[in-house]
Amino acid sequence: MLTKGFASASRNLCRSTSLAPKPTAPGPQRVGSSIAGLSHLPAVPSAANCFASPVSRKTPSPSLRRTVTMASAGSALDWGKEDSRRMLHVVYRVGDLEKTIEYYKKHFGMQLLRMRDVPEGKFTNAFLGYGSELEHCVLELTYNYGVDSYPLGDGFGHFGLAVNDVYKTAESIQSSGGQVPRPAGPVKGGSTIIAFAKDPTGYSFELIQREGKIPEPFAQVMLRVFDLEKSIQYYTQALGMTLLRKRENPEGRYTLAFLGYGPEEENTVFELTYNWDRKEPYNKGGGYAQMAISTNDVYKTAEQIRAAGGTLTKEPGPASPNIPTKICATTDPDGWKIVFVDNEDFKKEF
Ligand SMILES: C[C@@H](O)C(=O)SC[C@H](NC(=O)CC[C@H](N)C(=O)O)C(=O)NCC(=O)O
Ligand SMILES: [Zn+2]
Repeated sequence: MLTKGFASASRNLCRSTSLAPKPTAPGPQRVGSSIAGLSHLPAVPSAANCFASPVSRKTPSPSLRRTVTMASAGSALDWGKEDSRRMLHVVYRVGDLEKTIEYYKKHFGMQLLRMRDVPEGKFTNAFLGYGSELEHCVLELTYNYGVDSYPLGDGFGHFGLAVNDVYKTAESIQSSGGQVPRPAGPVKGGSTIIAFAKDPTGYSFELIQREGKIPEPFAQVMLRVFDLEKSIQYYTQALGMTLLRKRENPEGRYTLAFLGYGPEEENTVFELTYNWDRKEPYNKGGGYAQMAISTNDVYKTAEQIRAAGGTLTKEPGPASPNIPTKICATTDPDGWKIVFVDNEDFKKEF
């Protein structure tokens, strides 16, 4: 059951400036170590009215479709380019499910899409986002009975939400009781307008300014990685993603790599962050769990992961004896989990 809690289309309330991707300069690399206008303004403005409405997603740009049709059948490594892949949902654990649901509806303009209680597993899931799960990547919150907090570690970065006016959104969140520890303004060393909000469990939500229509407000999942080149290799070769852009920030001494299955403006993407001076692997904490990605064939997807030298943490097949949905699962070089879900089986959940 959809709850209203969602504003109508936002309108472009201010100009956005986006980071011009910097040319790939040779920043220090690890060597040998393995490496959202409102069609109407509310009687009472709220942050929820700063987020784009669920707009029908644009079909993949012709160039992307052409690339997909031109991909050869080829080896196992080419399967990802022929497959029908998109980010389905990101899974993470929260300490107070009701409080978090209300927070996301009020401050982030999300809709509660569905809930699932699993008493035998002693947990409840809630799915929130900006439109149907058949068109949008959504957030799958997990509440484990009796667990009210989680160590978030230093490896998880943030969830990114695209909005037309970061200043207005941040102000609305703050004035209605939300937390905005990093106020709106240009990113340090860049020009994109951002802000950071915090949710009740402590997860960071980056507000990212974008101009015009926002077909996918859930813009990114930022994870920190220890060896960027090794991660890029894995996300492209084993997971079949496209490296959309890289950005060096010499002032902050970090490099970002954006990877996904379609243009950033229309798809949720991974933002992998490489801190040049990091000396040890990150602590992944106990909050963030995994990203689920669609596939037409978990067996061929598993083969691609193997062919790229990746590891399978769950062999392809039914999720469990009493859950027929076919999945396979893997971890990236830092141990971040990814699960692939059969497209047809996924649609049967609705
Ligand atoms: C492009 C946008 O989506 C970003 O997330 S860039 C934000 C920027 N990132 C970093 O500084 C990454 C390196 C950092 N050491 C880390 O590990 O998080 C950021 O957070 N800037 C802070 C600011 O106040 O501008
Ligand atoms: Zn980000």
